Amino acid sequence: MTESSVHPALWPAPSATGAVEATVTVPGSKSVTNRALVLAALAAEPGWLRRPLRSRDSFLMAESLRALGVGIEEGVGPDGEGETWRVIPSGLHGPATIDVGNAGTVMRFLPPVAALADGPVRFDGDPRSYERPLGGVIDALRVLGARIDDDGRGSLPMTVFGSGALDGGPVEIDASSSSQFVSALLLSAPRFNQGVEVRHIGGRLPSMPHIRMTVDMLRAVGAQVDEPETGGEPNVWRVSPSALLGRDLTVEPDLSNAQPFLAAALVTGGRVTIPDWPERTTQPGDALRRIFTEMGGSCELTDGGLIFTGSGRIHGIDVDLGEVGELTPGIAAVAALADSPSTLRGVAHLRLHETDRLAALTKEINELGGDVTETEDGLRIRPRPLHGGVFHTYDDHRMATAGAVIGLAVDGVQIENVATTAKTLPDFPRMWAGMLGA
Ligand SMILES: O=C(O)C1=C[C@@H](OP(=O)(O)O)[C@@H](O)[C@H](O)C1
Ligand SMILES: C=C(OP(=O)(O)O)C(=O)O
Repeated sequence: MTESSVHPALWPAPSATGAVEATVTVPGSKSVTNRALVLAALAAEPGWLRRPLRSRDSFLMAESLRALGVGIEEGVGPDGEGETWRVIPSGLHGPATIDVGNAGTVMRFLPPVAALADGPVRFDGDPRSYERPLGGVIDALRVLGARIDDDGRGSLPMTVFGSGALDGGPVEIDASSSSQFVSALLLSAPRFNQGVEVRHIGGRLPSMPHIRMTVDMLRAVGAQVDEPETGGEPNVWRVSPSALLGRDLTVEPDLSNAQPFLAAALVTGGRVTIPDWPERTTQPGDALRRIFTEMGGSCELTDGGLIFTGSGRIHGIDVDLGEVGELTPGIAAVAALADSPSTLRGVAHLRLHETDRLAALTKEINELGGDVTETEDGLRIRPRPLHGGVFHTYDDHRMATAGAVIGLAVDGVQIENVATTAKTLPDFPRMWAGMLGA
């Protein structure tokens, strides 16, 4: 019996037969789409989202907002071009039930929205969502005036008893386990009676570009935000109460989901073009231009997009990924194929992502013959010749795409549950085959 007949959910990761040459159009950013949905739902007038990400995480966000009474209509844009969502804000109503799946953005960004609804809102999700940190958001909302029943767990499942309004005001929060705590409070704050002043008081705050994205997107819909990077106090963000504008926003491609395709150019010594790569962006995936260049590639930002070219050599890297943690699985995959060791640092909080990513990467790469060790805050990767085998994904989209990158260079890698890429990139297997010219 072959392995794949024992495990019907195994996807044979295609190996590359030569240098990849492809143009890959990447769907919209998860982080931008889900912020835009929340802001549009809280606005004083309807808005449009063009080229939104259509994936499990964004559908969960849209369904949750619909459950609260927000209108979200799928269709073509005002000029008849492309996929567009029209968001029609309304009063936010409970009782409602919200399924967060395993979406950090849904489980963190929506409790403050639910506190503004006029009835109870029950939050539940995948088993893993019970383990992901949420206590900071729950405690902060209580300080700001919300009533929440979490049975003392500090995590899901829970019920937010919305009373139609929230006082807001100053609050201290330890967001060292997830930047999404800060983003969550800021996104809804224009609708709090007193706005909010969020003061981060814990250890290092991860994923700063994602907080910048929150601030930029709030400002783009008319909110007034004071923050550390434009002269404010360190670790303090203030949002004033105000009405939000409905906007016509085109969502940028998801640069973190561009990662496996760029990695393919690096691993095969090929060339991949990603159209519509933004010239300026808050997405952490933009750091790939620097990181993958240091690992052996070169890139050029042109009118046609980002052209990334591999040299045929892959170098190890010593890098702090605290700002761009979601890039870690893809970087680890490339590092396992490099010509020298790598140290990935600053990402202890990845133990609380979709899965414990440090443990998962260590185990799966080592089971293919690799030599990865976990450190206190990251991974040490010593490249070794790898062999085929099953690469488990632990319901983590980025584990699946990381395994596919290794599979390009190693025969016989089989990805268990590649369908988990549906969290942010449902079409991944077809896009991967298309890139390889299959
Ligand atoms: O706000 C966001 O859109 C995100 C913030 C980051 O979360 P953490 O700060 O929890 O790592 C990132 O890893 C996640 O993929 C998306
Ligand atoms: C950490 C991630 O997702 P989430 O939004 O669920 O936190 C991720 O996409 O890498």
